[in-house]
Amino acid sequence: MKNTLKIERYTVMTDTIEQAYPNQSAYLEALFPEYQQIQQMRTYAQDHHIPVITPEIASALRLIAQLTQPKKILELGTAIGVSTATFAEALPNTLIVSVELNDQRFRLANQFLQPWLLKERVVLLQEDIRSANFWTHPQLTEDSYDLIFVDAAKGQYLFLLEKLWARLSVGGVMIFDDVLQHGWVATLNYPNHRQKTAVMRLRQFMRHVTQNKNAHILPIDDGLLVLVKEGKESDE
Ligand SMILES: C[S@@+](CC[C@H](N)C(=O)[O-])C[C@H]1O[C@@H](n2cnc3c(N)ncnc32)[C@H](O)[C@@H]1O
Repeated sequence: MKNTLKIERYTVMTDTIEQAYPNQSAYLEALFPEYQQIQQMRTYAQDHHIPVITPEIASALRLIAQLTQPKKILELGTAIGVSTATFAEALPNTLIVSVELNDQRFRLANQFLQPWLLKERVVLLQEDIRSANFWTHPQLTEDSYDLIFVDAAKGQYLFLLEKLWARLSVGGVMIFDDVLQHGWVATLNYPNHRQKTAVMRLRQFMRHVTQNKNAHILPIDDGLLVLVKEGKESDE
């Protein structure tokens, strides 16, 4: 018999203990359900082919966020706001500044993230992170961040690291998503020549961070790289 319990904002399904699931992900999604608003955003993203973090990456981000308790987060690559909402739900007192270039995605993020925008917990900026304007934006030049999540412009990761390291507070973490790009960064089996530049840049980036930073890899999905800024380091 199916029974539903309300625990805080989560809905927990108490199915029989013998229930089988088609795979491990389905079992884990039932056991650790995401907030309803985030599930709706995921469904929209899936239906409209918008790339967003997987539930597995979301789980890792929640863990890092709750362990490090950042007061301010900078996110590059909002899309429609799945990762932004993931951080916002994990950290009820944190300010999140998130940047997106695409007009339509920026507008959708504004709609989906309304509950957090109204509480002034989330600030959305429509900017091109490759343009000089972005780097003189008051939100960036006046602030430092305790957690920076980079999920845009994969070919620019080394450039973004160099630009943003000084904006990361000591003890803070900088996280890069998709650093292994479907395994192509390891195998070089990218399907066509178009991906070669991005893959080779990611290789340079991975070599740089493993030699120069306190770097950790979580080989989940396409690879989540976590850099911890130590006290003795100078800003790049
Ligand atoms: C993988 S998606 C982000 C997904 C989002 N973090 C999530 O998991 O919900 C990458 C996003 O970065 C944005 N993007 C790519 N290049 C950009 C740039 N130069 N400036 C700002 N945003 C950019 C894309 O439009 C896209 O929506």
